[in-house]
Amino acid sequence: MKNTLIAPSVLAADFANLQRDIEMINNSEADWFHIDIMDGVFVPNISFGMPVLNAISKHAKKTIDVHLMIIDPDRYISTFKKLGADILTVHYEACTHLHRSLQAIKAEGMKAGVAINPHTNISLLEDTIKDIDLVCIMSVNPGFGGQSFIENTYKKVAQLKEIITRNGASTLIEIDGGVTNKNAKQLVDAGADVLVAGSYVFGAQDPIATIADLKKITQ
Ligand SMILES: O=C(CO)[C@@H](O)[C@H](O)COP(=O)(O)O
Ligand SMILES: [Co+2]
Repeated sequence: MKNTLIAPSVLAADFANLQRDIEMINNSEADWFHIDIMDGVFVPNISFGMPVLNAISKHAKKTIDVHLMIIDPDRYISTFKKLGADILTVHYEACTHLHRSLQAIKAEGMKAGVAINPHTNISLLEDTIKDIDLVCIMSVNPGFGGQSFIENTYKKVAQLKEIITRNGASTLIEIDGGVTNKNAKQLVDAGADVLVAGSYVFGAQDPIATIADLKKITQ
């Protein structure tokens, strides 16, 4: 049986009731907190920054998975460690020296992730795959929650799985954007290990039951 990890995206939480929504994730079958940091430059939106992550970290009792949608992320690697990040993911498209960025993240004692945009060919990760703990395949264009899932993602997951296996790497495959009960099983069958879900979880009548259902259908 596969233990697919579920990572609710806090971007879709009610920020006026953030502590309540964090406790909901703590009390659910979710495995990770997914935290989207946007700078208004790499993506056309600004989410939240350091003070909010600091507040989340004080209450979160599970792995904190930080997805940086910012240019020049090397500037903030040690800051995100101090703010409680366990996994720090940078965008392939935002890193001039990706290998150096990965080394810097690991030197801080965090797991190193690379997110990849829908238009970027997955084969570009071939030369760094053994240094990457997690690849976050964007199944929407980054910047906003609540977008529709891009169907080409299934093919990308299978291609990445093949690259990981051929290189003897232990990289996890995470899918981010438009994940629901309609595509979760097919994504896991293609090779996904972690599913991020924002609006599907927080927009549900019963988020705890929705997380449990995602967990159940992906085992
Ligand atoms: O990184 C991002 C968006 O840029 C995601 O993590 C979203 O927050 C996922 O939200 P849904 O598509 O599940 O609503
Ligand atoms: Co994200």
